Amino acid sequence: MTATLSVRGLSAGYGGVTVIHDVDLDVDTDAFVAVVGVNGAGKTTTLRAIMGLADIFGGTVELGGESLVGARTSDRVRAGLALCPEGREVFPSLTVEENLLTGAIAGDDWTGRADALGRVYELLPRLGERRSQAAGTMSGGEQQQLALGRALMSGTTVLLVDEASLGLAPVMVDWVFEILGAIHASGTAVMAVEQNIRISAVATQIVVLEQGTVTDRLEADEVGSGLHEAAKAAYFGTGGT
Ligand SMILES: Nc1ncnc2c1ncn2[C@@H]1O[C@H](COP(=O)(O)OP(=O)(O)OP(=O)(O)O)[C@@H](O)[C@H]1O
Repeated sequence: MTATLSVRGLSAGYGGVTVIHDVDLDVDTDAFVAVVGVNGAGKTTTLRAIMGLADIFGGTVELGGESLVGARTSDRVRAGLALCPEGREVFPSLTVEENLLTGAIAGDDWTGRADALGRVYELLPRLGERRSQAAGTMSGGEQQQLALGRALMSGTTVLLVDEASLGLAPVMVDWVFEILGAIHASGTAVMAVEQNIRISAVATQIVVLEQGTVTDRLEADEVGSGLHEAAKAAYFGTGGT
């Protein structure tokens, strides 16, 4: 299977400080890769580095065989990457539809924007029902769905998701993970960083990140008890005991 997003030897951080070291990651066109790790493992920094939002100290990022080294974040979005950030960052006083439109590519004509809205509403019908509601009046789970929809407005081929489960009640976590599964099933490759092990229900591959380094990888057919060992290791640094 072709790796649509290919990361090799990526080292990145902030200022002069390296946070992630020599990270290799592949996201195939039909993959849902979950990157699991504890607080501070470097999950957010990995996503930010792929988007060109952290300082890059070495390594390469390719999308569809094209190098993104040195590319601006806006060009990475045009190429097909999009980031759904930690904490959702919706605009509370704007409506659902206005929030979604902020995710469209600047300069796209109205037809392009309307098409993108139509695709998002088809995939995430709750957003269509609430299109005129102020985003700040929605539940946390609904706001997470909105943040995901906004990230899909730019013709996204690989969706990067930062801790979609953060701050949600367990029932909402499962709902949001089901939405991620639906996005993946619709043909968008997904790479989601998570602390919540329940992402295993929808992911096809698990990558464990510890102290800025990839320490384990599991394919979907190894998921099950193997996943839980890896997840435990990521949580507790115990090697799965
Ligand atoms: N803007 C920044 N400037 C300096 N250091 C940062 C910055 N953002 C993160 N760091 C540091 O980088 C390290 C990794 O942080 P990162 O947010 O990537 O981890 P994480 O795995 O996403 O953690 P969390 O689950 O808490 O979000 C931490 O030591 C953090 O303090």
